[in-house]
Amino acid sequence: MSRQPLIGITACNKQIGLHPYHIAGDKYVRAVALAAGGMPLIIPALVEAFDLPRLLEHLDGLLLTGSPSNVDPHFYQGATSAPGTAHDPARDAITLPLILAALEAGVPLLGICRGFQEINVALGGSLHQNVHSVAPYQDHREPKDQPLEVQYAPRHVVRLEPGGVLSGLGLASEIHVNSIHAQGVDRLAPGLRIEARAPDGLIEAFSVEAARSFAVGVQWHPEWQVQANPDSLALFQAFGRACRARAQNR
Ligand SMILES: N[C@@H](CCC(=O)NCCCC(=O)O)C(=O)O
Repeated sequence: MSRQPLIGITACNKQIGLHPYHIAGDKYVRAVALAAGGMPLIIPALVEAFDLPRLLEHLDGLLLTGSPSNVDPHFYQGATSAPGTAHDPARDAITLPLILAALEAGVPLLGICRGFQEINVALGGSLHQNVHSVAPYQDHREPKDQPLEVQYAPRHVVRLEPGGVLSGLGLASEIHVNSIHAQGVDRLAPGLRIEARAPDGLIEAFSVEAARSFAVGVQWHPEWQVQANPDSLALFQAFGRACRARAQNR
């Protein structure tokens, strides 16, 4: 009988009231369990608690979640953030080296939104800190004053690049995606292959060219109501297959 893959999910370090917490959004945990078929394991943003290669020996996959916080621009030699920008130094301290260690160990990887941006930064790329103020890009932010159903409604299409990992999943050449981000890829890191772009040209998905397993990042949120969206489900199922293959081979 095949072993259920153990899939690590990155956490944010967030202050709630007087106390800091390690938290991961419910939609990511559910998507790992229900769409990828994995056993979700939230990884605290506490790098000093882990020997990362040893942690990865126990994992069959790694999901890098989205977050309202931004990667600190000093990791990509960007300008200091505007005052009031949300950062999460504890999360940066674990996710950036964890991505490199996961690729080194051949652990399947799926990065979503902040997680997608983290893969680009970890591999040497840079980010636009406010996509909406950079021509020719549109505003990719969600309408924050609206209910979640409206915030996460499909907002634009992305065009898949032929011959890539995503188009290999049998998706249409254009798919509709939601859009919940202010930042975006500026300089694409070496070794990343563009998988999809928005109509304004912004890079919306990539894969890691030399990866030994599934290693994909998407700027949109396929975890949102994943079971109701065939494209999102196909992406999580492909990630789950790669995680199951690692679980069986270990
Ligand atoms: N802060 C970054 C990344 C945006 C992002 O990941 N949004 C998701 C927020 C909700 C969630 O936790 O899923 C940016 O603005 O580009």
